[in-house]
Amino acid sequence: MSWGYAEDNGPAKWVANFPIADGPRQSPIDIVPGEASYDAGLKPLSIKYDPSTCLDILNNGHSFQVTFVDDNDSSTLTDGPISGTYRLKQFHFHWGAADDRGSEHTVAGTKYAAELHLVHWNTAYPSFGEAASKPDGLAVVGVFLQVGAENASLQRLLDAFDSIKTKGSQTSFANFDPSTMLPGCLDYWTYDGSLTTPPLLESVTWIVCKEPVSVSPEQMAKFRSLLFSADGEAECCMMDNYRPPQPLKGRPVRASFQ
Ligand SMILES: COc1ccc(/C(C)=C/C(=O)O)cc1
Ligand SMILES: [Zn+2]
Repeated sequence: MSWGYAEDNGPAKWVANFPIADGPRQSPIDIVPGEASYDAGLKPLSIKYDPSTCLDILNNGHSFQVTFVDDNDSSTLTDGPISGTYRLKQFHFHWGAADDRGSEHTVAGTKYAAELHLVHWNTAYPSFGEAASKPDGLAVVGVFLQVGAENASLQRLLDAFDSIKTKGSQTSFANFDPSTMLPGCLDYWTYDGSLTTPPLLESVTWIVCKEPVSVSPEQMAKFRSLLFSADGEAECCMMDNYRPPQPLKGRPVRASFQ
């Protein structure tokens, strides 16, 4: 039985095959703004994406993911809390079965309807796979989605869903600029954490944007029309594919803003 988000293979069960699930720097966390410390030394994020590096969109059975060509520095994240250059590898989302839940990080207990993760890897290492096992190997930018107005930038992703309805389906996806999904203000919280799905590697510098972006209820319904299940299997709607907050274990959370 492989891992998932159901009663019998969900987040509470992952520790059996991935003991790091109980490790010292697990993600996500509940971010408590009043307990975050403003760090004037934190730089603004520098995010430069080249839409021509966009490759394909796929349903991996846990989420849908858009993958990028990462053999050069066309799409990068620099500055912010990190040093060096991190290349965009992929982005994906987590969302709920209803609009009152779905994000992985929470803010003083507040759950958003969904959360976007833009996954980058440190070019100090030869590849994404190598970087994924290093304590400073990955940097993930998290953006909350709050139900409200329709988000035009997301619509192109949603329009591709008919081609990636079932687990393992994939289709080419070109010329998409992920920066169109970022909030206007790039104030952020940052802390040392992990992947939020198995293998739960403790290699992520998390950069969580304070400002959410909007998503309409109809667009959220479209997210939930994807399937966890493969073609020919009993249909299981892809929803509630989020890990709940994990113990902070003494980690500092810094804010780039006052
Ligand atoms: C080395 O295999 C990996 C599998 C998944 C991931 C990610 C990027 C997980 C997540 O988004 O939580 C990384 C590496
Ligand atoms: Zn994620």
